[in-house]
Amino acid sequence: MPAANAPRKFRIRAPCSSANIGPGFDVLGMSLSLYLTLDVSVYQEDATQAFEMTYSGEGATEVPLLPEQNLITKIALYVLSANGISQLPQPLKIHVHNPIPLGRGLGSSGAAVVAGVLLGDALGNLKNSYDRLLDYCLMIERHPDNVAATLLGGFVASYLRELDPEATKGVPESETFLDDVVSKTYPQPPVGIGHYLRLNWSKEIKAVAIVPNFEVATAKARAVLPTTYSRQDVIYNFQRLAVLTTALGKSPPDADLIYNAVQDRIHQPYRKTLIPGLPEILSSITPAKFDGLLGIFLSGAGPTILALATGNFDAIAGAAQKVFKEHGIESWYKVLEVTDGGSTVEEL
Ligand SMILES: Nc1ncnc2c1ncn2[C@@H]1O[C@H](COP(=O)(O)OP(=O)(O)O)[C@@H](O)[C@H]1O
Ligand SMILES: N[C@@H](CCOP(=O)(O)O)C(=O)O
Repeated sequence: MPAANAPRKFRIRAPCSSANIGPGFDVLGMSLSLYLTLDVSVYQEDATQAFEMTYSGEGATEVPLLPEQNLITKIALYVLSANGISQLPQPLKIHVHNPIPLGRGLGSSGAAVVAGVLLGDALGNLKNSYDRLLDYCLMIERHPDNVAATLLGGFVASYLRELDPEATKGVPESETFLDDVVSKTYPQPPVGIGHYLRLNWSKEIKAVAIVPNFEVATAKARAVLPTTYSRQDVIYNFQRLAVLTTALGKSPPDADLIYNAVQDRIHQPYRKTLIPGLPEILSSITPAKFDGLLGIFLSGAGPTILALATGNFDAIAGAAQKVFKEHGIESWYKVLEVTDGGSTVEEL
């Protein structure tokens, strides 16, 4: 039994994600086995500092650690404010460990958003359902693919409900939503914004993430996309997307079906301007040349490349790294699993 004055301690884990999976722009996402972790201690009394945040891993030199500046605590403050609580409980200590590289297309911001929403929920003892937590996440990151996969876990398809303009009156744009969070009072988010379905994932399929040493901010990679598309291109993606949602759950996986189903005309062709080597990587690494390869595409908004494969991981990753190197870009790679579960809060 913990002593009467023992701090409440809990741990939040949020997996990274890869969104789009080829043709599923803003629709598909999967959670991958690299976890943002928050170790949280809420003290009853006698802590030397009212608030202390420490941070290790990716972003350690750049991420701000003040509660009104840090993305995770800003989001927790938003969730608390929407529930009538104006500040973080004090004294409070948070250690963040982040192995997810920032701005690389592996959903570091989605993981931070989910972790922040779970932090606010846990600190306020709000006990929201996961469906309701998703509503909070979607007020901040308004494409559902990353946050749905990170929160719920697995291979997830999602869409946003068209919102009644009345229900969103006075709700700021996502970019400005968290500005001045400490001095604002937020309304509760509309109920049921995000809708999702967890799809089957064939366990023998692994995800090889090849991560180049440069960042592409998601906002910048969205800004290069056109505002309208031809009927031909939309149909091209719909056809592949429909097949892909089931093809990735079939065992044994059909390489020819999957390779063709991950082709895309909605986002990758436009993002090649931001990612040197992308066209060569996508066209030269094929199942005909690499046994075990099922599909290869941009992870999220890039610049990470994701290869789905049942084996031959080092050779596949090496071929992509070689192309990056020819463009003067160093890279690293990691073989990841699609996780069964999503984000968790564990009382310690
Ligand atoms: N653990 C974190 N703590 C604080 N901020 C974070 C964290 N992870 C990501 N971010 C913020 O999100 C930005 C990256 O988001 P984004 O451009 O969407 O790329 P990604 O593909 O990694 O999600 C970072 O530059 C940083 O501002
Ligand atoms: N559908 C979004 C996904 C962005 O993912 P991220 O991991 O790059 O933040 C997009 O393609 O813009």
